[in-house]
Formats: sequence, C-alpha cells, structure tokens
Amino acid sequence: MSGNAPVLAGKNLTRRFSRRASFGRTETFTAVDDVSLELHSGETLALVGESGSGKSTTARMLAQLITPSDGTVELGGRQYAGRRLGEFRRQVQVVFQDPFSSLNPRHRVEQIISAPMRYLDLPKPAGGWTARVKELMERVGLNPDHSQRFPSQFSGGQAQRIGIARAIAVEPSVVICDEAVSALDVSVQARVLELLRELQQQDHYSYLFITHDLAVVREIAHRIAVMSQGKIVETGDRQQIFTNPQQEYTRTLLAAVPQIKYQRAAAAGQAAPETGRT
Ligand SMILES: Nc1ncnc2c1ncn2[C@@H]1O[C@H](COP(=O)(O)OP(=O)(O)OP(=O)(O)O)[C@@H](O)[C@H]1O
Repeated sequence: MSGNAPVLAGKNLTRRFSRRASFGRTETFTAVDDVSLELHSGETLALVGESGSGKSTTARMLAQLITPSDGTVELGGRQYAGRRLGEFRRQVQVVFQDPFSSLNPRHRVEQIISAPMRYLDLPKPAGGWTARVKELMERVGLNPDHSQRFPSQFSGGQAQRIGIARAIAVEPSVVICDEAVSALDVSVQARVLELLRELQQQDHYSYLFITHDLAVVREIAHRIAVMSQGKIVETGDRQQIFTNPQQEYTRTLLAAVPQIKYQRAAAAGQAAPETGRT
C-alpha cells in the first residue's frame, strides 16, 4: 500500500435485489449500479445521498458483508476471499449507526471490545486482554474503570465510543462508519466526530463515512462522493463540492444543509456532558 494506490477500492460494484411487485410477482431491481470508489490512505471519504440512494449497500459491499452481483473489492490492490477474508476483516472494520443494537446487551464492555481480537485470532497482548481493553477505552475517552459494565449503563455517545474502540482494537487500516453519528444528539455528535479526527491524525485510518447529513460531511470529509439512484453522480474534494458543485442533484442536496447546526453544537458541547441516552 504505497504511493497513490488506494487502500480500498470498489470496482464496478453492482447489487441487485428482488422485491415484491404487484399481483404477487417478484421483480429484480438494481440498488447499486456500476459504482467505482477509491479510498486513499489517511483520508475521509464521505458517501452522501438521499435515503435509498444505495449508500449502505455500497458500504456493505466494500466491507465484504454482502456479495456484489457484479464487480470487485480490492484492499491494497488485492482481492480477499475464502480463508483470506479474516485478514480483510482485520483491516476493514465497520462502525454502525445504532450503538445499542450493534453492541451485545448481555456482554460486558471488556468482552465487546476484545471480541474482534479474539475472533480474528490476534496474539494475546503482553499485558493481557484487560489491560489492552482499558488502554483502548482511554483512547476513545471512556473511563477504563467501567470495563465491566454493560452497554445499557452508557449514554448514546459513550456507547458509540465503545463501538469505535472495538473497531480500532484490531488496528485496521480502514474504518467504515455507516451513519455512525446519525443517532446521536448534535452536541454529542460533534464530540464523537472530534474523536474520530484525533484517532485519524494519530493512526492514519482511512474513513469511509456514509451519511445523509451534509453538516456532518462538512465537519469531517476530505473528499465527497455523491450518490443518487444507485450511481455516483459526482466526486470531488470537500471545498469543490460545497462551493462549486457540478451537478443539479448535488446543489439540491446542499440546499438542505442546516447552516447553524454546528454553531449550536459547539456552544452546547461546552456546556453539556454526555449524560442522557440520545
Ligand atoms: N437486503 C435488501 N433486500 C431488498 N432490498 C434492499 C436490501 N437492502 C437495501 N435494499 C434496497 O436498496 C435500495 C438502497 O438501499 P440502501 O440502504 O443502500 O440506501 P441508503 O442510501 O443507504 O439509504 P438510507 O440512508 O435510507 O439507509 C433501497 O431501495 C432499499 O430498500
């Protein structure tokens, strides 16, 4: 993974699903249609578009959680399948939207954060799992003394920090954030975005950020890919997309961005600790 080669690339990804049509028939429709995307080392690429445009399906194909109907996924220029999928899973981690439904409510935080390290057969750290989990909890701004608590004992923002700790535990090169801050209150959201930025500066993660929220995109993205009806309609760096969008669809999306959202969040963030579940 050197030079300008992408860390993660989707090439001509297509995904068809069948759905029920009228008169009890089923029909095939194309949710993602010939999408190619490249994610480079240390960058944050935001994939944006309205609901149903195919963002999550694209992300799931890129994470190899679902199989493309056509097209390929390459990590560092290579395809990973079969037994080598384990290495892909270590390198490409996903943080999902709803922290509570993506964390097992019956497991303690230590078990949750250490799970990928165990599943992927990583060598036991010199200081043991507990010490490694506590170190990860500190990195994401959680109190390491809470490692024996259950997810329900945390706020929404804290629970998403647990999900982030679990993702970075295996030292991935790519973290796919699928609407990772969408369920959070706006001031909590701003602080989780700040954490993600800090982690990227320290460890050079490449983020693919799936979101319908352009205020979030403006905060975090280096580059933006705009999706509509299963296709990428425009790609550019953040500045270009926000100041000089080329496509009508992008202009319409941008027109809906609440301008003051993050000014409010910044003010609220100083006053409000992450207490309630959001
Ligand atoms: N497993 C599935 N079976 C059938 N249809 C699906 C499946 N997953 C997604 N779809 C359909 O594919 C289309 C794209 O969905 P997708 O979730 O990728 O869009 P999205 O842009 O992420 O939207 P949202 O922001 O609402 O999640 C939608 O019409 C959706 O209903």
